[in-house]
Amino acid sequence: MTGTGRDTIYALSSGSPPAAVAIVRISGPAALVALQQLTDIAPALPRHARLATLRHPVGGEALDRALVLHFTGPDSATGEDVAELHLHGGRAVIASVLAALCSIDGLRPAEAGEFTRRSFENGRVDLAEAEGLADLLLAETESQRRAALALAGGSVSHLVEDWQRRVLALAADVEACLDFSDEGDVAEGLPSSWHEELARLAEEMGSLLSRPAIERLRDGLRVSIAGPPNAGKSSLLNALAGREAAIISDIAGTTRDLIEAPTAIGGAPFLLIDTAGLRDGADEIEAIGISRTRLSLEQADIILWLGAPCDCPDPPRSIIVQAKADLNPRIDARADIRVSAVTGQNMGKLIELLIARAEGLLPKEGEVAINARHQAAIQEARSFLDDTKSAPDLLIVAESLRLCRVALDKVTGRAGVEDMLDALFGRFCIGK
Ligand SMILES: Nc1nc2c(ncn2[C@@H]2O[C@H](COP(=O)(O)OP(=O)(O)OP(=O)(O)O)[C@@H](O)[C@H]2O)c(=O)[nH]1
Ligand SMILES: [K+]
Ligand SMILES: [Mg+2]
Repeated sequence: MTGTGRDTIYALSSGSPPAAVAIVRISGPAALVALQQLTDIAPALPRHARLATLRHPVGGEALDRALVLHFTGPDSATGEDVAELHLHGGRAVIASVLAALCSIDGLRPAEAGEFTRRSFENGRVDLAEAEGLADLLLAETESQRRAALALAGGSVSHLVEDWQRRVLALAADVEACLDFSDEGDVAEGLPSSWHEELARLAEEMGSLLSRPAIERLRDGLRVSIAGPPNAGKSSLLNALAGREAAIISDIAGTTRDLIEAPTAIGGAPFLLIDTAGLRDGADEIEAIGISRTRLSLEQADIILWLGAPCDCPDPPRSIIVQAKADLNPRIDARADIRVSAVTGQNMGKLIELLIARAEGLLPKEGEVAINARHQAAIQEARSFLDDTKSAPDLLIVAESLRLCRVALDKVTGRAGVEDMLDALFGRFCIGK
């Protein structure tokens, strides 16, 4: 048992009832006592599931027949003693068991993310891994799930720990030099291999920083569908999104606001954006819509351009689409693709083009992907490495390397992250 002297918390950790099974988790110093008070069977080995009748600890009334198991700290998810009750997943069953737990001394309902917060505080997961868990719970596409699982499994943490070790080794060399030199002169003492290793580290950090951030997987790639009025933009959005997200009509100027449809295509996340048709002489409201279209074009990762190829606002970012192919037999050689939202002609090819573009803009499968918070910390760490180059003496070099490690510590949560802990753990639901 871990005698942390803190509250024991409990919560429904599975999804909303009714369901076949509901899992209630209890974590803290009183978890095993609570389990003992609820069940009528002798304590068993940790990690061994048993069937038990759960009874109210005061009235003795039978509440459910449940599978129960426990884990002893620190070898548990939270690092504390943990008990799990696998109940029948009906609302009344869950409510009666939660009420019974509430009647036990030292137990209270958990707050959002509190189980994971305890894992972090007890060193079971570091901050980057906890962020990965948060992402995993919210993952909606295959690519999000993969990136979150890698982060939760320590992909970023391991990389950063490797850098930490190497920066520490460089610092040790500097310390050794300082011990042997009176002057602290940078020019003497440090071998070229030291400088090479420093350059290699800076380069490794730089190449990770140049890759797309994990948020792109969460927010989706922004695809603006633009062109003149009545080009068939809203029809194309609906065909790609697979639902009637935007109003379609034969009246030019139907769409005025931006219409966003988050859509997973080929396991990759896209934010499809329908826009007001671009034209001169629009009325006041449509003109506002058109200015929103222009803003959306600036922010787009990919533009599906349904206008004349020569009017395309940014060809490198664009896929030039000749729409309404069923009506228009004339093939424009400057278009990347001819499609019909009505007959479905070439829609599969358009999807392939989108997926191909996405590959260059999203973290790749198996690639270590970092989030914006990691980017900021690694950026800072690298700038301290750069500082060593212009450092006037070895004491400053040693200090820059120390600051570099402090910056890297932020990734795994060993330093300077107090302000973001509440924000992170608040992203979890109750029971996680
Ligand atoms: N035959 C055919 N008609 C289409 C196709 N795509 C769109 N249309 C028709 O073209 C008209 C305009 O389509 P919308 O999708 O509203 O065009 P839009 O570009 O969104 O128009 P605004 O929002 O007004 O700028 C509608 O009557 C659609 O039914 C297509 O692929 N084939
Ligand atoms: K229209
Ligand atoms: Mg429209």
